[in-house]
Amino acid sequence: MSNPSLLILPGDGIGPEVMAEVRRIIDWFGANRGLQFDVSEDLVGGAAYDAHGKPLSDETMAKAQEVDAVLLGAVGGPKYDDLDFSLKPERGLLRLRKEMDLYSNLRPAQCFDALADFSSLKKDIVAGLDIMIVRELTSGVYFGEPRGIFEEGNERVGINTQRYTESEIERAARSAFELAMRRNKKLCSMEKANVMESGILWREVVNRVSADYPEVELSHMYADNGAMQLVRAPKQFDVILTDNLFGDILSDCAAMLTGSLGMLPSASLGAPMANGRPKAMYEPVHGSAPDIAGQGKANPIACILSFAMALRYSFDQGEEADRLEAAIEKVLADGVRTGDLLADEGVQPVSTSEMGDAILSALDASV
Ligand SMILES: NC(=O)c1ccc[n+]([C@@H]2O[C@H](COP(=O)([O-])OP(=O)(O)OC[C@H]3O[C@@H](n4cnc5c(N)ncnc54)[C@H](O)[C@@H]3O)[C@@H](O)[C@H]2O)c1
Ligand SMILES: CC(C)[C@H](C(=O)O)[C@@H](O)C(=O)O
Ligand SMILES: [Mg+2]
Repeated sequence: MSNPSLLILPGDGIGPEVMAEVRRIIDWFGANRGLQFDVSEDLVGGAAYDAHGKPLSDETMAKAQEVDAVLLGAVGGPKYDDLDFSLKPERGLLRLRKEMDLYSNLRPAQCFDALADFSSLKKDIVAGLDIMIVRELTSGVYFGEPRGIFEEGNERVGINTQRYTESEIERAARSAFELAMRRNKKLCSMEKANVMESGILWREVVNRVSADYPEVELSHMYADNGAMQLVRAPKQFDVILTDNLFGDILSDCAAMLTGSLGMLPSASLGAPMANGRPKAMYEPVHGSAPDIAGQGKANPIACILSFAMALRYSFDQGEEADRLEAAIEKVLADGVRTGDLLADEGVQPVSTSEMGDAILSALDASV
């Protein structure tokens, strides 16, 4: 049987820096755990624009459709701010999500014990936190038509459309209920049914789907209250289900509960392929961090944890994913910190590759 295939798209800014550490981790699993992958690498975002004049070539898109999983670093940067909208780096990422039909975006927020003190919230509010945000990723206001900037009278109007079909809501809801069944069987759905028709439909469909999951305790919350509750008492949640735009915002909010945006991984999953594996792309939640790019300061943990999610959700290697997560936990417990995880300016942070070194040593010690 051939090895599972991985397409690596490092992207822009700190994307290539954090992905270099992931490649070392992948090699470690090959050398030490017999997990061999056929790895290929390609361009996305500004890097692809520089090479081909577009943020994702058709060839790269076709490759992404064929592999078992895509790992993406990050896209974007000030260099590309003035490009036409259709050529912006972010369009490359959105095309991958849309054309691979990755409708279920899993964004876990876990607070490692060693970082509980570091959160901007009080320790007892975040210690032990373990929540999962399921963000619908291929529809809603990100993709709804009509959209654009139009002339209207003597001024221009910018239009985006929030649009959800019942089946789009249903498939995202099912994936959230399935996850809740494997966790603590609690699901909170967030929308704004008080002001948006799409929110009313969302709530109705989620209620309907819940009949198939009687063991899951379902609640609904307006998304603005959800943002407040995430900061007030985040441990009340287990799985949160929400739409594309609210999910974007709520997951950045959840990131800070864990200490840093540099800690938060994600999995974007679609329907099963012929081999039974879901279509999948794994990426950190953070962006290309232009303010620290090229300085060896980036925290690679979000990207490495995204590979752990790939082990778990694409390759059925839950134990190896646990091993990798435990290695990261050990390194953090030992006090190894990149700059984003340091409140005290007197302490010397480690570089991106030194964090990689520490995680590899912890992996060595685990076998
Ligand atoms: N998935 C993606 O590729 C993605 C996600 C978000 C933003 N972006 C793009 O990235 C660019 C910058 O966006 P932004 O500044 O709003 O968000 P960002 O996530 O790039 O950065 C926000 C802040 O968090 C810090 N940060 C982020 N990741 C870090 C890490 N791994 N280690 C240490 N610090 C980290 C940055 O230094 C910055 O101060 C924009 O072009 C945006 O569109 C891309
Ligand atoms: C870069 C951008 C297109 C993206 C989004 O808005 O979905 C990012 O913020 C994310 O959270 O993955
Ligand atoms: Mg975002």
